[in-house]
Amino acid sequence: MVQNIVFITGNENKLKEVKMLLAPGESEAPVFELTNANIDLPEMQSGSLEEIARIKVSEALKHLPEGQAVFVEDTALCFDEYNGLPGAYIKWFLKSMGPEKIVRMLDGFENKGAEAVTTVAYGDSEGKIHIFQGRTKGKIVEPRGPPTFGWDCLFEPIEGSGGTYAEMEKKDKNKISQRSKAFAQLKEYLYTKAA
Ligand SMILES: O=c1nc[nH]c2c1ncn2[C@H]1C[C@H](O)[C@@H](COP(=O)(O)OP(=O)(O)OP(=O)(O)O)O1
Ligand SMILES: [Mg+2]
Repeated sequence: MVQNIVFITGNENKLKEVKMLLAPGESEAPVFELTNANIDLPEMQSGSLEEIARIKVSEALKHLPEGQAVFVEDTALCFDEYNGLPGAYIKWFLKSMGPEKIVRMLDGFENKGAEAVTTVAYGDSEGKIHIFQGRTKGKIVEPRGPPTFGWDCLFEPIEGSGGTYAEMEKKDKNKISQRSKAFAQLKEYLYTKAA
């Protein structure tokens, strides 16, 4: 039976990537179908990325009929020099300062190292919560590439071929991104659970 799972997000770019990442492989029979709901969930802030995701999905479960499987994700951008900040607060930094000024935060520091982290919280049909996390290391650079998606233009992953996320094709970002690593785990979980 194909299970319906709702992804709650208001972010179109995330949705696009996640749809690609969770698509069944050529030889895989689909075990779930994905739908999207854009519910503006309160996002508790915390130093713990797991806790943020866990509370975000608990809020989501309150809006849904019992037995409905759901997931959310929260994505953080952590500067080495700032011991992990802005982290989950990156959303609010982007909103008020824009990407240019975020780069300026590291002026005067040699260490431009950063880590992108996506934390997925999946609430299963019994209301149990499962957490998956993916991390990709890189550095903060002067914005390059189209400013289409959040901080993509200022993050240059180490594993890539030297471009920022914004300069990469979606399929190439999806090979190395923190989101792809987190969702590979969710996908694996959903497929093995169904087996
Ligand atoms: O791969 C990414 N590349 C660049 N920027 C990104 C990425 N992924 C999230 N972002 C941005 C969106 C938001 O400014 C912040 C995360 O905040 P976050 O709460 O997870 O996203 P959101 O509020 O836009 O969507 P949601 O409705 O799923 O909570 O970083
Ligand atoms: Mg959000």
